[in-house]
Amino acid sequence: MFDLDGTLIDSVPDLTVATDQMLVQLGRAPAGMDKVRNWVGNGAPMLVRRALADGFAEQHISAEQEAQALAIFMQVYGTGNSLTTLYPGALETLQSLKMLGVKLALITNKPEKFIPELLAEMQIAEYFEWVVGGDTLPQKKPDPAGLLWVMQQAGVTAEQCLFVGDSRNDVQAARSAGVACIAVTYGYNYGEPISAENPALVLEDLRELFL
Ligand SMILES: O=C(O)COP(=O)(O)O
Ligand SMILES: [Mg+2]
Repeated sequence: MFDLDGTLIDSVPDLTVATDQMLVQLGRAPAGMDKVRNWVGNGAPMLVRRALADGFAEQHISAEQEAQALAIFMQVYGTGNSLTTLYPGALETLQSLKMLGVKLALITNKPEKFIPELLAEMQIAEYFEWVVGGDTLPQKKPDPAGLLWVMQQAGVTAEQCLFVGDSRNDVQAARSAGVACIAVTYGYNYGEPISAENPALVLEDLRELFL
């Protein structure tokens, strides 16, 4: 089971465009990529909330402002993924796993509606038998629901699975599901080293899976 943003794809450039356009349309200063990278991880509504609050500080943003901002973000982000790229080794890793007969699932906090086009553009849609978005189920990561749903669909136990992700949400979701988590160092863990979450294994490159 794979996470998407920060693990297989570097989506922060396009997420930044959508966040900054949202902020500018609301008369605010653009945030830029360094800030947005640290706001990714809990889905689009949380990214927008963090951008409006400019970080994790408690600030009062009305539900109405938040809904308006989210609508702008969703509209702009839906216009394309032209700046999004696969990380080095991501495609090779999926290809190798598929050749080995390993069944693959994608479990992301990204809203479901953006996933099919993005996977098609990155040419990785064919690798995933199951895809769970951030709003596919009532709970998103760090809740283990997505992992448990995939395991049930695939008819496998936790010991037969691995989860590969970049954020503490991934490590926590895997831990709660009883699944070993492999974490990559290059993703977006709120600017913190992922090793602090004690995943089973830490990789700098997905291809290390085959060493
Ligand atoms: O959309 C997000 O906030 C993060 O998505 P991810 O779960 O694929 O990393
Ligand atoms: Mg991620």
